[in-house]
Amino acid sequence: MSNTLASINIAFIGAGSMAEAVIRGLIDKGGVQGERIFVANRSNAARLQELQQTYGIRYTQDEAAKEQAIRQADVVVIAFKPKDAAEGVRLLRGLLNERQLLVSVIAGLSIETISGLLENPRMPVVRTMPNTSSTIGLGATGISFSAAVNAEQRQIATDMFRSTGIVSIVDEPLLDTVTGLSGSGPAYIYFMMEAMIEGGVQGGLNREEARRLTVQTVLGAARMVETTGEEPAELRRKVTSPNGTTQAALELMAGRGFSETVTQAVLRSAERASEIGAAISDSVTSQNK
Ligand SMILES: NC(=O)C1=CN([C@@H]2O[C@H](COP(=O)(O)OP(=O)(O)OC[C@H]3O[C@@H](n4cnc5c(N)ncnc54)[C@H](O)[C@@H]3O)[C@@H](O)[C@H]2O)C=CC1
Ligand SMILES: O=C(O)[C@@H]1CCC=N1
Repeated sequence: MSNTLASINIAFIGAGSMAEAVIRGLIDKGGVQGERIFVANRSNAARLQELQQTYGIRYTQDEAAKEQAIRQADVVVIAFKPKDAAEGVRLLRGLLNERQLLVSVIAGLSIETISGLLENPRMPVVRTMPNTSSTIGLGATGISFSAAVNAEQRQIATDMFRSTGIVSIVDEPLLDTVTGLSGSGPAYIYFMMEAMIEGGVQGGLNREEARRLTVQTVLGAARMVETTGEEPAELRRKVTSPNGTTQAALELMAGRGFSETVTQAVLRSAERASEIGAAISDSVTSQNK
């Protein structure tokens, strides 16, 4: 395997929203040429054509040429849904070799299950949990490596996801927690934004104005935490005048279990990742019997 992100060939299997988010980061920020990226999808040729037109990636409708492209890739990224994972990884069994790197973005799917499906414990596997903000280079990705991943491959995988945002290298069991926090996290913020916009509308603002104010408020709040380095709790206190408007709002939120709900949501998502992983593993075990 060559040693820089810009000089390797990457194959994506599964051409959904997560694959596109990473591809866009690689091209816009990682210096990867579109022609070094091959994309395969189970169906929907129109989707592959759209990705080719937007990013200049390669694809083919020919099964033998597809297999050849996967065999020749330095890095193969699996980006299909957990329900398709067992079948999808099994199909790669005869195509991968140990000089390649397999990168998974699939929630819950463990390195052990992947190695088992490939029937090759020596296959270098990187399990990751990115998020959709990778699309604009503001992703947050958790990464862990199988024992077979060498130093150069670690660097390549880290560089791949650094080109889409920040990277946090964690022990594999913690990837479920990363899933609960930053993998699913954008949805929590969007949920909050939906509710804030609704509050603005119910208070008399038109929806467009409520949306504009909400977006800037969320952007500004995140940037304040990032640029001042202050704790969110401290910044919250600075907004909250004694017996003022914010205090009234926060008391209502606290009374309805806001903090506890959000904390439990993170943990529930993590637990769900673990359940999804266990279901894939169980289905593989029962099929092998
Ligand atoms: N959407 C998100 O926010 C995040 C998703 N993920 C993970 O990314 C993975 C993909 O999610 P999305 O992109 O949202 O899914 P998606 O449903 O948009 O895309 C998956 C694509 O894979 C294709 N596919 C399925 N089996 C295949 C096979 N054997 N060979 C080739 N193509 C195959 C499907 O036809 C589909 O086009 C999931 O496993 C999810 O856990 C991870 C982090 C965040
Ligand atoms: O909802 C899901 O299962 C995926 C994984 C993290 C974000 N979306």
